[in-house]
Amino acid sequence: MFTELRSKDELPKSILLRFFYAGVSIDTLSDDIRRILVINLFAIVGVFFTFPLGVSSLLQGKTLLGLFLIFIALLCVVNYLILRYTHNHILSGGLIIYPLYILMLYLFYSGGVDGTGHTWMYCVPAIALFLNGMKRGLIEVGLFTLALVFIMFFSSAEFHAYDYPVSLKLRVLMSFFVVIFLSSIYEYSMSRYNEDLKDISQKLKLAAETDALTGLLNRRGMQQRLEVSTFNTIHLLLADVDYFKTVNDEYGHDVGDYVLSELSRLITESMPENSSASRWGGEEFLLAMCNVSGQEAYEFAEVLRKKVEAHEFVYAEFSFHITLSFGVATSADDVSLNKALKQADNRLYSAKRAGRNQTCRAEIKSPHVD
Ligand SMILES: Nc1nc2c(ncn2[C@@H]2O[C@H](COP(=O)(O)OP(=O)(O)OP(=O)(O)O)[C@@H](O)[C@H]2O)c(=O)[nH]1
Repeated sequence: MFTELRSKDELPKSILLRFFYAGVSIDTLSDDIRRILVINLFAIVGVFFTFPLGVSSLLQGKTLLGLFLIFIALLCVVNYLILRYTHNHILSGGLIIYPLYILMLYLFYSGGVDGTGHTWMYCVPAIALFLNGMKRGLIEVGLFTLALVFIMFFSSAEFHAYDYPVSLKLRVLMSFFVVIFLSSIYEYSMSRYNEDLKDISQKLKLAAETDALTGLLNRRGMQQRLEVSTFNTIHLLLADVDYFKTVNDEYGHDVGDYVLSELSRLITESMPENSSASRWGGEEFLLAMCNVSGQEAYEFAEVLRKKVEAHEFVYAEFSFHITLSFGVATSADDVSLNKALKQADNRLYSAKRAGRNQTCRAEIKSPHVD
């Protein structure tokens, strides 16, 4: 899912970044990477806070609290290593938040060092909402608050040894609600912002890969699809409208545009599964077919060619027919995509030279048609 930082980035700044981002490449920042950074920073801060506090608690004779804090410090270190080697921020988030709930409740219950335990719990809402999202985060923080209310008003916890007045307990609770509220607003706006960002980036990606006139993949979209294809054998059918210039010249550019859109519709409705169609250039279409034999790909080109030949194009007062020429080639283990594209182009040229409105699938030196 993520790529490691490259070795040429081994400068002091990059080493620091590698440390903070747990080794994840930050060439493109995503929500996952943001989470890794925050969890990692939390783990680092966690070690620096909980370890000294743990030692101090042990020295003050608060053995259970001290051991617990040191355990949390160790957990933060382990968490960093897990994040560093697996980049699994969901697991790491769980390792942070659940021990944190327990630690905070224990600090509250026991009063912590000199009754200061409750001062630490304000970090809980922000972390819970960040790690678990609004819905689950609010449910967990709600349960956490209920536990606080129970400890404060309905238990005989050590907390009561410090004799806090009811007004203080109520203010602790109210200020905790304020932190929950502010954290919720922040988390809500951040997640909305991230959703909008994802949405925009998907739309941009789609626009970058789609031809605006026909709605088919454009050249770049088709190239990307071909590059990531898992099929070993891909048949390439390169089609070009015959004498398209005369359509523009005789009927106008708008009619030319209509022909390209109508052609795309005819192509799209004919395409079988595991195939893609694209507008490769002006009046050129590249179709890619997988999971079929070379003969079947050739026959498909012929069916489509005859379908277009028989189709009546009607626009305003104009009514006319057009034809397509095809060059067909196959990319396989021993023929690269580029080579197959070149062959398809040469064969299309052969089909044109041989008189147009035909499909050429053989490498020829002199005009030859199937
Ligand atoms: N209307 C319209 N015309 C386009 C578009 N893209 C390219 N063309 C036109 O397509 C025509 C292609 O002409 P040529 O390359 O001479 O090819 P042709 O007339 O089809 O002739 P052959 O391919 O040799 O059969 C040019 O007139 C371009 O202006 C487009 O998006 N819309």
